[in-house]
Parts: sequence; C-alpha cells; structure tokens
Amino acid sequence: MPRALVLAYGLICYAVFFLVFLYMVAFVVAIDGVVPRTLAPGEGGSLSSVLLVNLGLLLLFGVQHSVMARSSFKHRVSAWLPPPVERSTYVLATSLILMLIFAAWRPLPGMVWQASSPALVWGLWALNLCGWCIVLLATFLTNHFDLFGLRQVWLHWRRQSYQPVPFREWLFYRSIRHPMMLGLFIAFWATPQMSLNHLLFSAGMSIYILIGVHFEERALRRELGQPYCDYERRTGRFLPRLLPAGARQPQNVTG
Ligand SMILES: C[S@@+](CC[C@H](N)C(=O)[O-])C[C@H]1O[C@@H](n2cnc3c(N)ncnc32)[C@H](O)[C@@H]1O
Repeated sequence: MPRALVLAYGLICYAVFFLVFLYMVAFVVAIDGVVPRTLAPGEGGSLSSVLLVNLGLLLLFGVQHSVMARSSFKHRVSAWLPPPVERSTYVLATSLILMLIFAAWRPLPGMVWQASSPALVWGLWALNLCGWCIVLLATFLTNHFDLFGLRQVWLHWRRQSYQPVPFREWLFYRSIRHPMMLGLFIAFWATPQMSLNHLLFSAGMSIYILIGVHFEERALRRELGQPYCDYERRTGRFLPRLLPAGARQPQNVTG
C-alpha cells in the first residue's frame, strides 16, 4: 500500500471518528433540533421489537469492539491488514457501528426522571459536560494520536518504526485506571432528563464498559506483569482508592 494512501486512509478514519464522536454527544444529550436522531423518547414499535433491535445493536458494538481489540484477531488479519492501518481500521469499524446505532436505534416512549429545579438541571448539565471533557482529556493523557491510529500512519509516512506508547500514570491515571470510561459513565448517566430510551442505551453501554475493562486489565496484566498488578493495588478502577498518601507514590510501570 503506498505510504501516501496509508496516511490519507488514517486521516480519513480519524476525521470520520471525530464527526461520529460529535454526533454521539448530540445523540446522547438529546437537545431538540441539533441532530436529526437522538435518544429523546418516541414511538419505535412494540416493546419486544424495540428491545430486539436496540439490544442487537449494542451487542454488535460490543462484539466488534472486543473482537477487533484482541491480539489474536490482529495476528490473524495481519496478512491483509498492514500494521500501520490496523488501528485506523478499528477506529473506522467503530465509527460505522456507531453510525448504524444512530440510524437504526428504535425509540421508546416515557421518561425515567426529569429534573425540574433549575439548579439541579444546570448542575447535571455541567456534570455531563465534565464527563465528555474527562473522556477527551484522558485520550491525551495516554496518547490521543496513537489511540485513534494517526501516530501509526504518520510514523509509516516518515519511514520510522512504530514504538508502543509507554504506560502513563499522569493526572487521573495516578489514582484511577479507567478515567476515559469514568468520563463515559458520567456522560451517559448525568442528565436532567433520562428517557427510557436513554436508560437502555446507557445501561447497555455501561455493561459493555465493565466487560471491556475486565479484558483490558487482563491484557495489561499479561503484557506488563507484576508492575501492573502493583499499579492495580495502588489505584481504583473508576474512583481513587482510599489509601494513605505515601502508599500512592507513582512508580514506573514499564520498569
Ligand atoms: C480506549 S483506551 C482506555 C484506557 C483506559 N481504560 C481508560 O478508561 O482511561 C484503551 C487503551 O489504552 C491503553 N491504556 C490503558 N491504560 C493506560 C495507561 N495508563 N497509559 C497508557 N495506555 C493505557 C490500553 O492498553 C488500551 O490499549
């Protein structure tokens, strides 16, 4: 594959994901008129058909995300998917599944909660915004450009060999292991208006996150060994551990 094509492919995949992520914010936040389809309540057909379609979509997302992240999958497809474009392809596949969710999601009628006090409404919107910001910031604390495949295609363009991103323990990662997922939890659940529709989406995504972090931790334990086990002891999954200050000194996980 010509290097320019690899670079263009990586840039396009990143741009597509960026737009899809922005759409996801609007889809979840569900403010009228911003995007055509959101998680606002509506009539999507019989309860059984709505559940079948929506749970199927969430399952599809979970399967794509987990299977494509596995090293055995990467190894198997390496013959026809060159390493520099592997991450971009994963990002593109995730974007396509998210687009399918936005297009095919069947709405449910009814609200679960609706805050009425202006202070609570604004407080919850502020918390929601914090959630999205934590997600974005956490991508930069590890390596935003590696996570979305740009670093891989750029290094290939420059004819430089790829070196994996070192394990980071900066800021949030000093005390919790999954700030990106914590941000998503906050963004999915902190809302002044929770429709039944939104509840189903948030619950499905949250279950997937819990399963995903289990596999991510297992992979990191295998890859990094004892230093990662020590990191697990010092940190909490989503919330900081209540440890004496001295016990939480960062150490270099990669040795
Ligand atoms: C989608 S990111 C999610 C990271 C983390 N679970 C979170 O919620 O912030 C998954 C990738 O981040 C990598 N990763 C996890 N923790 C990391 C850290 N502290 N430093 C660098 N990379 C990390 C994992 O190896 C995996 O490839």
